[in-house]
Amino acid sequence: MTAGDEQPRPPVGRAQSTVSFAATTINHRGDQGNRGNRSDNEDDDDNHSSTCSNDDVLPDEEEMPLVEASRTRVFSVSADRPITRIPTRVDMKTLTHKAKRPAVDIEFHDLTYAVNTTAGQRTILKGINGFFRSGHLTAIMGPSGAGKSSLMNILAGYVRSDIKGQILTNGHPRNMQLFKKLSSYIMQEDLLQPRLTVIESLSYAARLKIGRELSKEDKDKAVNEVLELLGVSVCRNTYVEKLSGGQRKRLSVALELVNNPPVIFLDEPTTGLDIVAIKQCVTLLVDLAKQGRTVVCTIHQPSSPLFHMFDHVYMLARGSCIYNGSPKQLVPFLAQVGHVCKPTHNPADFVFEVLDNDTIVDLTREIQNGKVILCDDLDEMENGMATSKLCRTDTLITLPPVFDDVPEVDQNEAEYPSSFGTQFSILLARKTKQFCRNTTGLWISFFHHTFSALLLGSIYYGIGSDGNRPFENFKFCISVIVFFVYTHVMGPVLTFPSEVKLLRREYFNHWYSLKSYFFASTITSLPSMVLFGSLFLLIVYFMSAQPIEWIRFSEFMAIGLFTGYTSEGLGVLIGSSVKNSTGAVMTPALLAPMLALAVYGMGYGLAIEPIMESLMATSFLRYALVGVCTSLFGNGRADMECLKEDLYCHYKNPELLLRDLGMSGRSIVNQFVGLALFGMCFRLAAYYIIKLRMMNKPLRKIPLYFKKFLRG
Ligand SMILES: Nc1ncnc2c1ncn2[C@@H]1O[C@H](COP(=O)(O)OP(=O)(O)OP(=O)(O)O)[C@@H](O)[C@H]1O
Repeated sequence: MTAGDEQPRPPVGRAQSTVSFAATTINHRGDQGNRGNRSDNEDDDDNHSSTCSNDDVLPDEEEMPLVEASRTRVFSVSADRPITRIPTRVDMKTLTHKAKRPAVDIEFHDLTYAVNTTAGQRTILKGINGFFRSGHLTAIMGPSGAGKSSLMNILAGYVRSDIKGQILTNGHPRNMQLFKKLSSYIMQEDLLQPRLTVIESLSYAARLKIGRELSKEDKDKAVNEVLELLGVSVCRNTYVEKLSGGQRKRLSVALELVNNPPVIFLDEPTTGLDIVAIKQCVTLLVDLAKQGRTVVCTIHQPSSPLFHMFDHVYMLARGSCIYNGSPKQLVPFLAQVGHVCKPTHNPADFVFEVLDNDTIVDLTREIQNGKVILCDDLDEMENGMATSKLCRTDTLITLPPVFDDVPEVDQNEAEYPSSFGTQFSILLARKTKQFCRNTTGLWISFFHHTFSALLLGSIYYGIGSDGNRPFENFKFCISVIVFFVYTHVMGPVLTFPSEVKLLRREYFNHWYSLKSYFFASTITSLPSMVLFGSLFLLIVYFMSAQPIEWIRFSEFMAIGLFTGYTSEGLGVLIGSSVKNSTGAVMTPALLAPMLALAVYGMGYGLAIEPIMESLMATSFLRYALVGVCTSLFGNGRADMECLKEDLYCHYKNPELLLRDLGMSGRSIVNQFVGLALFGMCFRLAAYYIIKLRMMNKPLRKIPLYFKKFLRG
């Protein structure tokens, strides 16, 4: 059975639930109480959220009952009443203008993840169990290679194949489509739009992620609240590329927080941050969890004070669970299996120091591979003596399904928060703004086109009407094509791989559809391509003294621009498939044979073999070259001038030149159609490759997917 076809757990007996749950309720309150006290005492001045008094932001009237509800209902035995939104604590700055979301508990049973490697099958997670509760900050810890990221990826839905076991949300089998709407995954790398300011980034995120659920005014208010909550309002007008590491991390969290997700996953959020920024980051996560969210992060060996900030610690070693419970219970638990941690020692370090094969087996057995949760006992804690208390996950309360309170909606409508048209227009505006702000890139493009045009114009100056120089004319046509191909293919090859990473974060977090992204990205580059491309073509056309005929000039321009568009499609295809270092090598290697095929038959056009004709048709450069040559020499062009009268002027008749190039009688419309088809195919292929990558499907299996597609 895979995680996709998870079966509901057998119903838990109510009497059993009630008895065991009483302990959990007390414990939960104890946790909250402790955390509340700790925040009050420990938080720094720069801790923007926890230090705020009750008066800072009060929840709106409508929310007051829910605040109460959070104290009594999150773990109440009454599973009948649905939790309709994330409960809000009143002792911290909070979100008042937010989308309504339910609280979500996540549990997993006998979770196994095995992958095929060259050395055979490898089991990365070995039948682990766990329960990550709303209102708690959970840290997944473990030595390198223990399986932390794998577990996080599986729980977030990023990895969905090769999994066995059950993943439940609020006690019910996880519905992936709905879960994606309720969860956000903040990846280790802060992938942000560099040329937007902080406020712009958040506004675009709010418009994409909230949709029509809130009015524009409420979205603006929500954005401002998130800015305040995360302490990034001081840099609201700073460009993202200028932010510090800590600010970037907070912005990454802020972007995912605008639509108030009840579940937040963070992969190593403290990596690369200094000690102050780490403290701020974890404090922020504590605060987010306090508001009722389920916050799960992976972390590498935190300091002792930091370790104790977590509500729940889940430790892995070699794919098995070795600890599952509160930080305070770790030391007594280790002592129970014969490892006594001195009071001066950081328990988070100690546990990994004592890990050997036998210890891993002992700890896994004691914690029953995660079936047991060690909680702090409130009464004992109040006397200053923590003792371990075993709470089994199979006795925990089953909360209502997460979507009980959501009205039935059309599945297509429900797919994304905003419609295709809205997504497209927002993405187009966002891309265009960033594109226009890249002034260095625009100037470079302007100089590149102008300088290349002047150079080409000088080399082929005045050759356009000279019948004595047919091969110069042909070389001119090749130069124009080569210019357009390399100019437009290399940009996406080098930039698209990093764009795909960024897209992965936003697409996975359900901001928009791939289609709207693709349309917007295709259209954004068009204006500059047309503007600079036309400038280039205008200069070379007149400097090389091509015929002053409006139709020829238009066809020449159009073929040049179409070549640019198709080449860009090829660049996008390569950029979406491989890394930019691979693309930089692969692109010229691909273009060289295409160019060879495009010019094949030069001088013996009438004798081109049929097999070669077919091969030449597979090179889009052939269509481009035939198009340019036909626009300049075809369509009944009059005889050219023969300036050197002493030479035999064989190619005075342009039709003869076309004949010897193998291009006689070609329709220019066909060349446009050929180029357009190649352009579309490149882009479609790029779209499907990106889609496979977004779904984490390996590209090496493309032939298999293709076979499946053909079989229908
Ligand atoms: N798709 C895969 N194919 C093969 N091996 C994999 C795959 N995914 C993960 N692994 C292996 O599984 C082990 C656990 O990986 P994972 O990234 O989950 O560990 P981790 O605890 O997050 O490590 P780190 O702290 O170093 O990031 C590693 O040895 C990794 O090489």
